[in-house]
Amino acid sequence: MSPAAAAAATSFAAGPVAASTPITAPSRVRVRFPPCADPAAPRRAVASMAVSAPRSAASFLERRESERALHFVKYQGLGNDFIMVDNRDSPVPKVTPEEAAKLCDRNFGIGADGVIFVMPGVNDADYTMRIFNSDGSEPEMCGNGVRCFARFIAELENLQGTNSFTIHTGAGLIIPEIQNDGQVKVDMGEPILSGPDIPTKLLATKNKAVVQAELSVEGLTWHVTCVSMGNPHCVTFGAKELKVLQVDDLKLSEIGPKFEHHEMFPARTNTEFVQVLSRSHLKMRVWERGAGATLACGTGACAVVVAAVLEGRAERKCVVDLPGGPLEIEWREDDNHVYMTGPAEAVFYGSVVP
Ligand SMILES: N[C@@H](CCC[C@H](N)C(=O)O)C(=O)O
Repeated sequence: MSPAAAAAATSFAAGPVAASTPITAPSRVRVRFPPCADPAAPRRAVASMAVSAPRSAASFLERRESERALHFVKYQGLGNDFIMVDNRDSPVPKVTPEEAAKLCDRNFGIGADGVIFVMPGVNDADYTMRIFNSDGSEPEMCGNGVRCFARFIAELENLQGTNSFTIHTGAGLIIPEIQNDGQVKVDMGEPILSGPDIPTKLLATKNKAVVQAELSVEGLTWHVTCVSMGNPHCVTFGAKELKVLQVDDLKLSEIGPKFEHHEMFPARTNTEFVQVLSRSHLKMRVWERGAGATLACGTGACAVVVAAVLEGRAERKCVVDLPGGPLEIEWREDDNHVYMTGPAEAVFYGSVVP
């Protein structure tokens, strides 16, 4: 450890994770900095619940002190954060939806937007991804989660450089590719535009798609375009009564649930509120089904670009600014697939008895 890192390393009484009764019963958490080639680069702390910190997340996961302990690695993609579980030895998730909701609690648990399981592949896919939202519900897909999933596999399998995997999800086959710079580019497949398949009860307005349909929420008539990226999204660029939608001014926690539970969305919905900065630059905030306001939503950013193209507001290739940072999204004309590129990284690892 460098002198600067050593000076920055601190020990403090264990926080929320320890409060969830870790089996190794550490009384302290050590915050340490991983080795870094460039000493001038900003350094990110790695908190380990183990008293003597292992050298890597993979070696930590190999330590099976107890049958009951759940070993996890916390990842984030633009601040959309997940508890990643190595579930490669079983097709049954190691925690129940109820346990997942407890683990995701930011005061009484580890704190996360969801729990993601790396499982054995089916239908010739390399792996299967399952995810529980922070309320315990199970969505079909997660864009930021799949980038974290790819980086977690690389860590588990000790892979370096560029790598690509096929991942079976509730939204079909998803193919992430880790690039040389560490970013992950994901083939997110084709958007689904037919109302009943999204699902929404809103009627089609353009061919079979629900584009700029009117939806009444909180006394305003919103114009919404509905897109499924395997999971349902309702995208709005504004309401009839609003001159311009300023996404920073929205009271998301008040209006978000009204969209999520609207009768027009039988499976509930994720909702994206969008401002067009230019034809290739969009800004959005999201209210996620089962997770509330998050700092980023990968499937949401994909849905936003598809909706913007359908509404004639943007080009097929855009940068989408989310509260947690930007994503590059392209809806290709030749194969009709949506491609998403962005970061994902491990932030800390630990163990807990769920
Ligand atoms: N944050 C995710 C989406 C996670 C699932 C979503 N909450 C749902 O229920 O559909 C993403 O990055 O796509």
